[in-house]
Amino acid sequence: MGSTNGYDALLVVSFGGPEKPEDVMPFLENVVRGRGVPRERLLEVEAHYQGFGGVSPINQQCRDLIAALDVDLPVYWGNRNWHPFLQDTLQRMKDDGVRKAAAFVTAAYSSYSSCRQYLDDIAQARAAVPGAPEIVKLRHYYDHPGFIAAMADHTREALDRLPADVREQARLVFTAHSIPVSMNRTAGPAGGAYEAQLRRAAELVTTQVDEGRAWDLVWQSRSGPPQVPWLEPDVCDHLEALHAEGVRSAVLVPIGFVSDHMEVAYDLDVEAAATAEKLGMALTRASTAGTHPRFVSMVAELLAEPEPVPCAATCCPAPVRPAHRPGR
Ligand SMILES: CC1=C(CCC(=O)O)c2cc3nc(cc4[nH]c(cc5[nH]c(cc1n2)c(C)c5CCC(=O)O)c(CCC(=O)O)c4C)C(CCC(=O)O)=C3C
Ligand SMILES: [Fe+2]
Repeated sequence: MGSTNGYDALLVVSFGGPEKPEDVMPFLENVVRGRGVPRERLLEVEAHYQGFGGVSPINQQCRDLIAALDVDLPVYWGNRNWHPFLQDTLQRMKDDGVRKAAAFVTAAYSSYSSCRQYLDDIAQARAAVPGAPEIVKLRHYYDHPGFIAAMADHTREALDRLPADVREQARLVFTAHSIPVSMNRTAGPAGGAYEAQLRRAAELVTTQVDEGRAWDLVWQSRSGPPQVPWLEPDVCDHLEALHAEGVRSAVLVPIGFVSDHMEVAYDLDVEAAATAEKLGMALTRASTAGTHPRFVSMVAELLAEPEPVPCAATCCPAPVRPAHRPGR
């Protein structure tokens, strides 16, 4: 074993998702523990998962990505919220004699939810496994040419699926998971990095697809208590607003995600598609990076880069949660 930088394994770190109906509630409870997500929201999301047979697509998408990788290192996989859990994977890595691994996280942007929380989860899992390998998180890749090329290809394909008579005027509507406004304010070393990085990625993709075409960045999958402000507008409200302005066609580009997991399959392909249908708008949805060959080769390129400088401890801090109110 061994490679540039002394990595002796690659660890793919992901969100995790249920794979049978009985997994759904325990998975959701892992995701929202201590986060103040209202019970009604949780039950709503449970219904989305049960509507798909209790199976999130995300785990299979991780397996597919891992199968597609062409790297000279053993590849391991550990999740934040469901099996295979990070802690179990780190134990296995330790037992296999791994000393230092690079971590590829399936989230491209800076924010507590998309970066720091994964770092914290890795640290927690390592603390529970004495002698666990050192883990070096690979850098953010939202503007990496491999990620951008994959998204540009998929955006072109989605444009081509629109009826020819509305293709020319179609708006590119980039979407990402909404986060609390306060979480965006503290994202990255100088704040605002989540939104700024998404805007940069959307701009790079648009330039490759069709420089000068109109595009927007909007948000999806809002969670959390209703009194907490999250990034807006929501994608469905935005489709309504575009329609009111006379826009009759759009391509949804889920630039905020790296695979077509549940937020994409439900919030875009079911909810946003129904909104477009009701409005009489032509709408297609670009695939996420998934196993696009340029995205897959990007992972090997990141592994070969000099070891990244770790994020400062003050970067993307954990949000201050409302105090727990007994009886709720
Ligand atoms: C920024 C971001 C990403 C992108 C970066 C990344 O990819 O990591 C992301 C991805 C994902 N989010 C996912 C699922 C969920 N997220 C939830 C809740 C939340 N997400 C948040 C943020 C993000 N989430 C936040 C601030 C919350 C509120 C609770 C909290 O403060 O933590 C909930 C609770 C129920 C609800 O939606 O209310 C679920 C079930 C899945 C798996 C999908 C599948 O199963 O296929 C994936 C990939
Ligand atoms: Fe989420």
